[in-house]
Amino acid sequence: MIHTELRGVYAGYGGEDVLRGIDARLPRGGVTALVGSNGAGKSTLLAVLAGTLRPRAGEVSGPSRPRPAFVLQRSAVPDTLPLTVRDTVSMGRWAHRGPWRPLARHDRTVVERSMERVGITGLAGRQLGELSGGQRQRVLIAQGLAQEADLLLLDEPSAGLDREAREQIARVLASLGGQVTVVHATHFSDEAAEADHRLVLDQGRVVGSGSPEATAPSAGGVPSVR
Ligand SMILES: Nc1ncnc2c1ncn2[C@@H]1O[C@H](COP(=O)(O)OP(=O)(O)OP(=O)(O)O)[C@@H](O)[C@H]1O
Repeated sequence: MIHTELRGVYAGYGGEDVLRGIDARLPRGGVTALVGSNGAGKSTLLAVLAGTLRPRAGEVSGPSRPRPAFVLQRSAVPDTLPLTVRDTVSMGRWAHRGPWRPLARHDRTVVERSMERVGITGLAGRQLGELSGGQRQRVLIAQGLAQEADLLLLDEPSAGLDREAREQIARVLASLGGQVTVVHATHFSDEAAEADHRLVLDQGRVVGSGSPEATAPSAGGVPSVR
């Protein structure tokens, strides 16, 4: 089953195309890794999927309801923000409830479930600034899950993390498959290998698509990933 299909998508900034004729299908309930060298267009494609960048041409079919959840990068969240883990995840409910409004019982259940799914329940009362980078990134993934979108988008969630934290993030993403459709941009081949599906971009075009094995660099000429 396909969640979203892109056909002949062109998009960019200030009249310059970055994406140049993207054809792609994202499997529903699967984890898709977007790979490709710097500037290949991964973040731009995520912006198109998020609906924040309108394609100049082409079609994106099957947009999710409610709107997709775009997971923040942990570097976007200042260390000094006086928020607990639970507060941060609760902010994911704002899309439904409005900012700073009291949460209803259902919202609180969703928040607790989202924390459980990424293994941070034990950290719920901790301040965000006290956490390791990997823990903080998992909090932000839980915030995305709390939005209850059926499409979760992540731009390099493991950037700057050590191998162990990266493996943990990869395991969390893999565990979400089946429940939510996940698309994440990554530069790490181990993270991409954990995905169900890989989309390889080069200069705004898809140059490989399929299972991680079929699109691995050794399987035939696609750009290598770090
Ligand atoms: N907001 C913007 N305004 C103008 N140009 C942009 C903007 N965002 C990205 N670009 C340009 O679009 C091209 C593709 O960038 P994009 O960030 O999509 O690539 P990427 O594959 O995510 O790269 P990286 O791996 O370095 O994050 C680059 O040439 C970049 O300079």
